[in-house]
Amino acid sequence: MSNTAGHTGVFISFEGIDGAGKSTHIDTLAARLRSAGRDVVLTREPGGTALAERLRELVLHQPMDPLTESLLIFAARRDHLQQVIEPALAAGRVVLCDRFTDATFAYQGAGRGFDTAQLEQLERWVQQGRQPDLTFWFDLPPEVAAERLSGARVPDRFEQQPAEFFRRVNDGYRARAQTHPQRFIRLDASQQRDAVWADLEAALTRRGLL
Ligand SMILES: Nc1ncnc2c1ncn2[C@@H]1O[C@H](COP(=O)(O)OP(=O)(O)O)[C@@H](O)[C@H]1O
Ligand SMILES: Cc1cn([C@H]2C[C@H](O)[C@@H](COP(=O)(O)OP(=O)(O)O)O2)c(=O)[nH]c1=O
Repeated sequence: MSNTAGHTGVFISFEGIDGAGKSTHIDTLAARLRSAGRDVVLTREPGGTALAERLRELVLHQPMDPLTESLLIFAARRDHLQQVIEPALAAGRVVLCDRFTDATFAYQGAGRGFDTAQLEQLERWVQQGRQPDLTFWFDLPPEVAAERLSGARVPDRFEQQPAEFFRRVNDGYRARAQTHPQRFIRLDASQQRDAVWADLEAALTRRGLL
């Protein structure tokens, strides 16, 4: 839907293992889009609403079985979609979301071994066909990410996992990129910041979004 400035809503998600460089580029992109006159909503998952942020705290810090974890993540996602994402898109805004459902397939599916077919059911049920228009996947070897993160912040339940876990997570992202090639853009996140940004910017320019 278009707003009074003639803009159509755009939903962009940012994916990749912890430390891949998502946060670094989301803020830059938000500033860039705003200076181009776009109305930008910055949000994240799990989270993005008061309820979903409470669920995030549980998921990130409380041990639980993979089904409980997946249900809580999708419950948070349902609230986030209803309260924030769908209204913003309907108003013609650009939604920049730090992680979305591809993270569930990568972390709970590939990382924790939860059944992908069940995740697909939850995805259909909760999202009713809604998918990001564009997904930037920051592809980075786990050992480089670990190096970048060392000493940078207190690790949460996922960040404490061994390198092998993040290798599976990254493989999970690769599989998602292969099943959703039309919206996935792989960025070589091992490059210098400026080069990663240049690739991101070029992809958006090609699609007429910058
Ligand atoms: N291209 C890069 N080269 C080197 N360091 C980077 C690069 N991009 C980000 N970093 C640094 O790596 C760390 C993790 O980046 P961050 O954007 O927080 O990752 P994420 O949000 O994906 O977890 C931060 O300290 C950040 O400054
Ligand atoms: C969205 C999502 C995130 N996660 C995990 C990945 C991250 O380790 C964690 C939080 O992500 P993140 O927002 O990257 O946290 P921060 O940058 O503040 O450390 O949640 C899942 O396991 N499943 C999901 O569906």
